[in-house]
Amino acid sequence: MTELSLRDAQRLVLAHCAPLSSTTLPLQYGYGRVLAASLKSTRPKPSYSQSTRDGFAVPGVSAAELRDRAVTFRLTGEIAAGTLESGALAPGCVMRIMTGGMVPRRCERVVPFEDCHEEGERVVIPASALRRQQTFIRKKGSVMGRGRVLVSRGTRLQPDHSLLLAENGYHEVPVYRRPRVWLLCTGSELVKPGGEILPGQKISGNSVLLSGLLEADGTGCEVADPVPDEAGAIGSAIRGILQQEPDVLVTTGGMGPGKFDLIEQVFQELGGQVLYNSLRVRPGKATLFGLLGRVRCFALPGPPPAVRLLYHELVAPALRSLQGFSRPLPLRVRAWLSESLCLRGQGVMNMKGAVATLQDGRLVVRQAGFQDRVNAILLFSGRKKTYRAGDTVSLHLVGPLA
Ligand SMILES: Nc1nc2c(c(=O)[nH]1)N[C@H]1C(S)=C(S)[C@@H](COP(=O)(O)OP(=O)(O)OC[C@H]3O[C@@H](n4cnc5c(N)ncnc54)[C@H](O)[C@@H]3O)O[C@H]1N2
Ligand code: MOO
Repeated sequence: MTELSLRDAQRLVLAHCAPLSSTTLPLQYGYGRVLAASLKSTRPKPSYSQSTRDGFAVPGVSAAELRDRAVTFRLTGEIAAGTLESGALAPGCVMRIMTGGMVPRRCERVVPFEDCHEEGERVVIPASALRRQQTFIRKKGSVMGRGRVLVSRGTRLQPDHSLLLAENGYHEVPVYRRPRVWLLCTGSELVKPGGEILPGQKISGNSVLLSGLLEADGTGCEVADPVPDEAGAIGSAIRGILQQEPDVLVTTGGMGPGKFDLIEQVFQELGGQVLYNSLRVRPGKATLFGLLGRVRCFALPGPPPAVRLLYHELVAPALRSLQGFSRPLPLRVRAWLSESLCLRGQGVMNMKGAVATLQDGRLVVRQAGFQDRVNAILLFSGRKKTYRAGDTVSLHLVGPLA
């Protein structure tokens, strides 16, 4: 099997991650979920002609009346927001109206309070206010007509979408099912977080790194206990997980060329179909993607830096695609390097965890140190070995800006 480029690996993964089935949720639980059907407007917006100011609803005025400096009207009623029927304006009469109130029939404009002079039942309005272009009326259907797409399929629902949908009478939304993800860390040296470690042992940091990333991405996961580098133990752990009917299985460790690196062997023994088993990227070359029945399996290598990069570049896009996102790959942008850096590998794509920030309105990036929160991945595919502060570079944004 040949080493795939990152791009080809992403294509292959996405080709095997069509959206899962859909379900219906109450609108208030839809936040963050991906819409499984485009939803259309069911009524004009606004649904009635409404006032955009607190003021007076005024009928048409003749050209003769407008020759005077001001026109005097009789106040005949009051329209609050929520008043359902207010009748029509009689000639020479106005009604008090609140912002959002339904304008009465024969109303041609609303004049804001501050422009009018009120004396008991009389309202005096300057002719200049009656000649204004601006009518302070938002006409029925002027924002949007009926039958227009409000939110399209593949959109991740945000509160603004929910507002729009609620205004159109939706109280339920069709959304894609979220994938069920299982995590299995392999390695005889591993101890669960919190456990005591002896020389030669390591805390299984990958489990908390990945479960945290999955939680942040809204998927969550089930974490199996770490298993030693023994084919029997790995096989039975995977069989146990398959009984839980996951959509995705992510393993870490055991992907190298060493004597104790058994994942690919076990995967084959379980009848798995390998789709790639090596990538032209550093770090992260030692990784596998395949299918165990209908379960998509990502076997990531052991070192946490490689795990993090492969998660963002391959696993997270797969999960977004399974949830129906129309654009599952990370956002690619260019930024200024704030510190120089050197690359080692040649002829492969070099990836580096990085921290992107906004400085004076510019996107600036530097390689992450071990204490940093990685929110970007620098991608280098050319021959150049040294990059200096001030060079522009390409990156994937994978988290909120620092
Ligand atoms: N002779 C060669 N040796 C290695 C090669 C090679 O081409 N020739 N490739 C290297 C590359 S690249 C990688 S990546 C690793 C592959 O490693 P494995 O996937 O087999 O992972 P392990 O050997 O089990 O562990 C590597 C490293 O990561 C630590 N680790 C493992 N699991 C966890 C965990 N859950 N949490 C935290 N840390 C973990 C492990 O203790 C090791 O330090 O092989 C290279 N070798
Ligand atoms: O596969 Mo390794 O992760 O290149 O570092």
